[in-house]
Amino acid sequence: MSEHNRILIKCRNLTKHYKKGSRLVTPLEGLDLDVQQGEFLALMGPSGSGKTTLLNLMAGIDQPSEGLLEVCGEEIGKLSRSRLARWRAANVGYIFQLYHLVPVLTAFENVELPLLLSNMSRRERRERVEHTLALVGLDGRMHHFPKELSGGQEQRVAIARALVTSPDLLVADEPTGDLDREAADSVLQLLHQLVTEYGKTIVMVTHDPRAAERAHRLLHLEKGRLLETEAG
Ligand SMILES: Nc1ncnc2c1ncn2[C@@H]1O[C@H](COP(=O)(O)OP(=O)(O)OP(=O)(O)O)[C@@H](O)[C@H]1O
Repeated sequence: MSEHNRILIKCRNLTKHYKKGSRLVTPLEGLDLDVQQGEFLALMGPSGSGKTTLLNLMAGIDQPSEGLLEVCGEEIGKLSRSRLARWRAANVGYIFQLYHLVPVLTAFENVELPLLLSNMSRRERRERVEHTLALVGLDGRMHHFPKELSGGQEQRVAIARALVTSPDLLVADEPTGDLDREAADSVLQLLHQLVTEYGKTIVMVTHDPRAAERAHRLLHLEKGRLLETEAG
């Protein structure tokens, strides 16, 4: 198999249970799925269908109750919490609906944050942050605070923060959910470019059919199960 069609995410019989009082909730049940490296995958489904649960499992934020979950060559379902945290820092960037930027830090400082844990020199960090902010089209806004930026620009800073450690996988939970149409289109175009030009793999949860259209593949979840697959 060539590098081009390497499977980056492999789920087999993936199942997640939570205890809610005396009840057992099962947001994901018996899910089988392969995601190729360089794929842009959209996940849709009604509220409570398990989309965020699946995204969090793929990103190593949560761990499955049953089944196999291999991501970026590692079986992450069985890693200890500390190894999982290290794996996540090296392999995954997370993009949130509401950006989650630190308000008292500039765009530059927000993007630099994930690098502070590495042993990179200050100069290396600066070069990396400047390069990444330029890549998302924000080289002129590096020293602005989040409140001085538009929603679309804030999301670009958040995307730069997710990208700055060079992860193979980006997961995005409703990345355009809080943006107007124009800003949403521009963020989607950027995500598409990250896949086509930089070889990133993106899994995106969305309620927006126009956002889903930009993906290569659309999956529907319903009550924790996969319904159908469509070409994008
Ligand atoms: N940590 C948790 N503890 C208990 N139950 C949980 C937990 N996380 C998720 N659930 C439950 O799992 C189900 C699926 O939740 P999930 O957030 O994955 O759905 P979703 O499809 O992303 O919904 P939405 O579109 O509203 O964000 C819900 O019933 C939720 O209450």
